[in-house]
Amino acid sequence: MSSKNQNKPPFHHNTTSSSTTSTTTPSPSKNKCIAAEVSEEKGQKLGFEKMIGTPNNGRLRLAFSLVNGSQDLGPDSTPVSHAGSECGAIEFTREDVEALVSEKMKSKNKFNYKERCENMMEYIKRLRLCIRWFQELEGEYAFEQEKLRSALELTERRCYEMEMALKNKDEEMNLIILELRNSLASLQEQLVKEESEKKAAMDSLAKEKEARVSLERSKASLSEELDKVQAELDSANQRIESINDMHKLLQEYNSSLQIYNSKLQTDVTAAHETIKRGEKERLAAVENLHNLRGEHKSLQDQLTSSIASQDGVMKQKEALLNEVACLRMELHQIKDDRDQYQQQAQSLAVEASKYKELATNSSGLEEKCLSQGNQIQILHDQLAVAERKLQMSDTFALEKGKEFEGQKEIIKELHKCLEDAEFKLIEGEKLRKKLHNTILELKGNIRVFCRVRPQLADDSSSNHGKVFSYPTVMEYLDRSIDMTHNGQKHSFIFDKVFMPDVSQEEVFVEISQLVQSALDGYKVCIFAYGQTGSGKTYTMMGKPGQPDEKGLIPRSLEQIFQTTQALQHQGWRYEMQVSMLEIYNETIRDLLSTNRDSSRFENGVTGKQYMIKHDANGNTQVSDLTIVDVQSSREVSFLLDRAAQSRSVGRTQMNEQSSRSHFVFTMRITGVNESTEQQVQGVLNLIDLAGSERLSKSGSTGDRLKETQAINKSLSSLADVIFALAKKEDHVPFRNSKLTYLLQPCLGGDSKTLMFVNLSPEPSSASESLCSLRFAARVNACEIGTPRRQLNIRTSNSRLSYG
Ligand SMILES: Nc1ncnc2c1ncn2[C@@H]1O[C@H](COP(=O)(O)OP(=O)(O)OP(=O)(O)O)[C@@H](O)[C@H]1O
Repeated sequence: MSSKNQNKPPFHHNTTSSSTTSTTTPSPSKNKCIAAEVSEEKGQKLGFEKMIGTPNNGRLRLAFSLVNGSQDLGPDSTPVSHAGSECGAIEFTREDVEALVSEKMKSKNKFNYKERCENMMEYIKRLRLCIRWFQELEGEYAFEQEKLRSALELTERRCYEMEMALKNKDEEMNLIILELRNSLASLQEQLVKEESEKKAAMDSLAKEKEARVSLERSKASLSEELDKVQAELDSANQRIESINDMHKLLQEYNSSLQIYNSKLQTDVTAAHETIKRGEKERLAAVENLHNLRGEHKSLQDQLTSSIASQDGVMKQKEALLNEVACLRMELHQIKDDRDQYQQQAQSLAVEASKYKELATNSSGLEEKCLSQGNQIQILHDQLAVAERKLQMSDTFALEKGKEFEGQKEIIKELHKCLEDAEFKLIEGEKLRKKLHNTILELKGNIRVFCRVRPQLADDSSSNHGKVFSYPTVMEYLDRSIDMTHNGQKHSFIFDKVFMPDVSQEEVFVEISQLVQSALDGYKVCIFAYGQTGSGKTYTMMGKPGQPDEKGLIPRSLEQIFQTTQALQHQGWRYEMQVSMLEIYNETIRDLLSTNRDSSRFENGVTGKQYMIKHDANGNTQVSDLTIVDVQSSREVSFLLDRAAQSRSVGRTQMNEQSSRSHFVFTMRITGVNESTEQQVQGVLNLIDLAGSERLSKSGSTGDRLKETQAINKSLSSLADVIFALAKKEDHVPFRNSKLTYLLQPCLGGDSKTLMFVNLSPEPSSASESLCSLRFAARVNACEIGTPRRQLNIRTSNSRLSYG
């Protein structure tokens, strides 16, 4: 088997090989490709070459991934230049492409297979050229779109930043304006208050001034009066002095009069004495009376006149006394007047000092008014500055607004460009899909990827030496694997060989197009085959708790949900349903059943039967199986976790956590395009098979032995089915196991199927690895039918089917 394969390059590889194609004996199905390569080698100038120019065969191999376009669609891919490309300066018009796609094979002689084959090869070659051209074009579009998208993002970011800055500025300005307005309002209030205060102060000042003037006037009049009074006082004082003088004089006169009066009194007394003496004398004189009578009479006269003069003096004295009393009264009054005037003068002086104080106070008020005026002036200045600032910010905002409008226009233009590019991309994508599917239809086989896991820390180190090597011949680079066992070298070629250091992401890139096909309405089946511990579960599910190492299933789901989101703007609406089951000891178990224990019981005794049914449309259904509608990859991840917990695992000599069952994840995708009324129905089956192992190696006993036997039986049934298909036998034993019966539409029908053959690098596993490689090589050589897209079909039964 291996030697046969070594000599026979697989019919599905798309590269040109002058050395191998000329010496090989191609199988009927592979003949087509090889013949085309040979004809290209020989440089036959065909009509098509004339049309498109001679292709550049600089690249000797073209991996499956390149055919399905995955590696050119990476986000970091650079634009494809026509100058250095494999298509040279060839341009295809839509008509060319459509003509190419709808071209019918013409042959003079129907039974001239050689000619038909050559025609076919030539046609394939043209298709390849066309695809390459489309891939390049697509790369350009993708690059252009990326560029536009990043420019748009940049501009949007800038705009957003500018908008934010403007908004911030605006807010700042608004805050400043608000503050200024508040301060203006408070200032205005203060101003009004100050002005009213100033007015009141002015009024009071004016009043005070008036009062001062009137006071000054009254003061002046009072001063005049005072002067007058003073003058009067002076004159009164003078008069008082003169009166006092007169009073003194009068007093002196009075005292002199009193002296005179006393003198007169003494005189009277002396006269009386004299009278007495005269009497005596009269007696004496009676004798001398006569004599004396005369004398007496004269004395009497003299006395009467003295009395009369005394009366006059007395009267004069009384008059003088009256006059003194009058003068005294007058003096008293003058004194009162003077006191009054003095009091008046004092009060006037007090008032004057008060006025003086008021005058000094009014100057303080004036100073206050002046300072307030200054403050008002400062506030006015501040207000003017704030208004100027406001004006400036308004003009700045206006400018920014204009700039913003400009940016908006640019964004609009960019949007238009992006729309154009997207339209072109969609058109290109449609054509790409068509061409890709045409190629796959032409190939019509099951593809095989081989993956070798790295050496693990706990791998047995007893058997040293390298089991696998990877030839570096350009033609088979990344596609061939050599295995040395018992000193013998075995070579295998697959669609892709992943070396141990290849990451999960790199593996996914290679299958992403296949996953995409499920969204396009194809049935897709990817399964992992290999011995226990070779990395099947790692490849399909990844390492739990290590997001970087997540496997194909979670990555496929993420891609599906991302793509459905992206396709929404093209009018596509998708609905997804998932189911997860395991086939354990030839019984189906529902991994999403909420009542798993009872389901096990029912399954074993009475309850759910999980019958597999295929309908006329090639759809498979499992009765009683839990089907969950899902809308996000997170939901599916949750379900996957649930299923992983329910899955039957056990410890074997080969693997700590060995899967003891086949795990089948199924997602049914129904898409409806609201604008085109198109409907697609795709199915994605992702299967982690139980490990193939020899009973002797597994060291199984009891239940584990039963498990191992069941696993081996179903895997050998799978091999039987594939070999029967490869030999195109009439009877294919699909019904020999639950696994093959479930996968019947994928293996023998119209689905796109990919098998991963996982290998362990340990020398101790070499014979198991050789078995796996041989099985994979037979699968690779097997033709299982033509993939068919389920388009425009509306089924009333919406239950999930397996393909
Ligand atoms: N490519 C890889 N890189 C790193 N570790 C890997 C790789 N492949 C497998 N492993 C590790 O090898 C061990 C066995 O892998 P895994 O359980 O996936 O094997 P399996 O084929 O599913 O086994 P079984 O059939 O018994 O379930 C795991 O610990 C896994 O993490």
